[in-house]
Amino acid sequence: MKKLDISVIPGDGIGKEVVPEALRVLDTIAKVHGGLTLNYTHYPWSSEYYVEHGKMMPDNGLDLLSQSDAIFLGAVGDPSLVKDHISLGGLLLKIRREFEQVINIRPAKQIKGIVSPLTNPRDFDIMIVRENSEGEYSSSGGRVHHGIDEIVVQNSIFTKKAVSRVMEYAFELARKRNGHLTSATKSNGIVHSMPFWDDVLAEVSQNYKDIPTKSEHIDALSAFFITKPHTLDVVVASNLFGDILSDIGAAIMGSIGIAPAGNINLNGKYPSMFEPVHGSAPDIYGKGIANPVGQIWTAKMMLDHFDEMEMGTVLLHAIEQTLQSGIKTPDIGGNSNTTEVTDAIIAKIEELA
Ligand SMILES: NC(=O)C1=CN([C@@H]2O[C@H](COP(=O)(O)OP(=O)(O)OC[C@H]3O[C@@H](n4cnc5c(N)ncnc54)[C@H](O)[C@@H]3O)[C@@H](O)[C@H]2O)C=CC1
Ligand SMILES: CC(=O)C(=O)O
Ligand SMILES: [K+]
Ligand SMILES: [Mn+2]
Repeated sequence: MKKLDISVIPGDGIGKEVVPEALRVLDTIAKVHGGLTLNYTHYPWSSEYYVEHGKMMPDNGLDLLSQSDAIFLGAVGDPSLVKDHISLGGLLLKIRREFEQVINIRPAKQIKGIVSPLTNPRDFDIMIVRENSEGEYSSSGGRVHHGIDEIVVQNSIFTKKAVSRVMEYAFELARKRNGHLTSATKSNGIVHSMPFWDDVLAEVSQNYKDIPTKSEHIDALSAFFITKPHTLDVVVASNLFGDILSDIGAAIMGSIGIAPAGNINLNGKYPSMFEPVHGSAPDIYGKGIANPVGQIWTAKMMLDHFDEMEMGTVLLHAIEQTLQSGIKTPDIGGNSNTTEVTDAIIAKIEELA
């Protein structure tokens, strides 16, 4: 019997709606698998927790999480209660950084049953590999003086170690997919860090001469995600560029509500964290119509991470067949609610397994 201890953090907004649904799906997977036990430990850390305790998680929060095999998170952020840089900084980004989850992988590919907003999407299948520990999302900087004299400095941090690491990961993935690599740059405008990024790419690519590689400026690349996504395969990007590209990737799939992601720790010292690309969606929270597919597909990524590929495949088929049967939430043109979609996916898993 394989046993996995999962820390569960629904977080804010629709995270609280889609995480319990995805756990029902995971329970079904464990049941049909027969040799897999999933133990959940639930943590209520969120913006509401902050209002009560003055912090996003307790002081020993990271210690508690470090005891699990993986973290399954919904979304963080409720700007009506706590400013976003405090809430995300004190929980989501803290975990990514402290647990050295240095890579963020975010697939964007056509799945059956969802119509892309593109007129001619072709059969795109992109994997965004985002640097997840530094870059533009750094706490280096500050604000001094007040009023008209106020000065703000926000530093981007790019280290040889992290940049070469994310590129190696992306090259390895491209090799595994028999694909090619596109690097997102902006060396025509950001004159220190991005030429450095390009230099590291050139250096690392020496070890991957079999992988076709090119570099595109982020502005043009953003357009290519819309005009010719089928020409892209693995895309390696800095923290900010990868964040933006992955929302575009989600949009061309059909909705940000279906896109999954994994924050991967490579050195085995800490657990990896799985969470969908989307945020807490305050505009639809409480209506019961959040698309659960992003969180459920994220569960598949977590199963894949633990080499439960077969179960992951069953799960993706169940998602696709459910959507193809027309059971979907309003963001992708349906009129089912969160629970109805999840129920249908669960029934499909039981049928397929
Ligand atoms: N990783 C995380 O936890 C993230 C957290 N956030 C936080 O979430 C809050 C809201 O941010 P936004 O910029 O509005 O981004 P968002 O991703 O929460 O929402 C953007 C749009 O997509 C829709 N949407 C998102 N997920 C959906 C789903 N599962 N089903 C149907 N529709 C869905 C929303 O209704 C909204 O119209 C903020 O506090 C923000 O900082 C934002 C992005 C990522
Ligand atoms: C914070 C955010 O938007 C993301 O990680 O996707
Ligand atoms: K999220
Ligand atoms: Mn984002």
